[in-house]
Amino acid sequence: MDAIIWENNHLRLLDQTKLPGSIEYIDCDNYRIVAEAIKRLSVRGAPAIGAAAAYGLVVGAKQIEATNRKTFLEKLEAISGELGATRPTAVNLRWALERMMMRVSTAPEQDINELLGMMLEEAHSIYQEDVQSNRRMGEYGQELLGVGARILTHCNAGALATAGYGTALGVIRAAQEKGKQVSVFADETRPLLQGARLTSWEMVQEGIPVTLITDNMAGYLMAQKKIDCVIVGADRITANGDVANKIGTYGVAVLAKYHNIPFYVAAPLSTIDMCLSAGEEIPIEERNPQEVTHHGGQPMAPEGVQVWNPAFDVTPNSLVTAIITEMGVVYPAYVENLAKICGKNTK
Ligand SMILES: CSC[C@@H](O)[C@@H](O)C(=O)COP(=O)(O)O
Repeated sequence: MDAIIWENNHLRLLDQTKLPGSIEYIDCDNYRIVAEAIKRLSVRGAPAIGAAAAYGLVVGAKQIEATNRKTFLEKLEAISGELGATRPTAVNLRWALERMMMRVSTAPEQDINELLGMMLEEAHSIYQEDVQSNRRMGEYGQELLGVGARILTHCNAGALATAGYGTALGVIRAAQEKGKQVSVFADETRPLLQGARLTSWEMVQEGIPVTLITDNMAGYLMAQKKIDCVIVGADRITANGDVANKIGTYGVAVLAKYHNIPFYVAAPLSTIDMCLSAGEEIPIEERNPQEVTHHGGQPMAPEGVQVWNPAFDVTPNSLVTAIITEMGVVYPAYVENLAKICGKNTK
């Protein structure tokens, strides 16, 4: 199931808030619809947000009324700013928008139609390269998994969270394609249930054995020796290997360390932010309290209760066994080893 579709010069985004109940696409003929879809998590997952924003910028560019290149670029910069402000933690959003703006602003062409064509080409490249990166991550990552491996994952780092195939779930898919007969435990991932709604849905579709658990069951599951490794995705990885990912990931990493279970992070280079040296510098998105107090429109907590709802947490590098990228598997020491694969000035 494609989360992002560009066809007939038109952008459609799968509304992931409706899954698994129904499959509905959002028609995006205005960049503000794309911005809203990112904000409300209709499209979500770091690489998918990046690719959707790249196409969103193309949609916005088509809306611009400008007769010269200078005005066009000024208006485009403002649209990029709006799209970029939708979610603060996943660095792929900024990465994709900066790449799009760089391509168009450094091109010598004066004709706006030519610039539009160039932008669409770049958005397609971002999309296609992400699928290829996920495939390569899958190849490298599956080597870490033995036959019959039982894998715990958190949130959704699958095809839905990317341009296709997935990061953490891509590794699992690749192992399955090699005939390794792996199985998955999916944390439900409160409050928005990406694990229950999306990961278990993707695995069921794929025919990969999956068992859904609530988040508070992971420790007992590990104590029962039913998990061989943990694999999660990432929203941003800093130069020292600290990992921001869906809230609850840090707790899973601590549990894995205690139980001597490898904790792997699968993420493309577009998720690695070499501008930040450590996890405490990552902006962590705080979301609407209603996501915690309500479910399916029904209250689950007393009215007026105080709520804290950070969407992500940071797992320190000391808990990360390895980071699986499209360039290979990176082990500690992360400062040196990430710099080697990213170069100092990736972003
Ligand atoms: C390949 S996606 C990795 C992460 O982006 C994923 O686990 C996650 O945290 C997504 O959060 P979300 O808030 O659903 O966008």
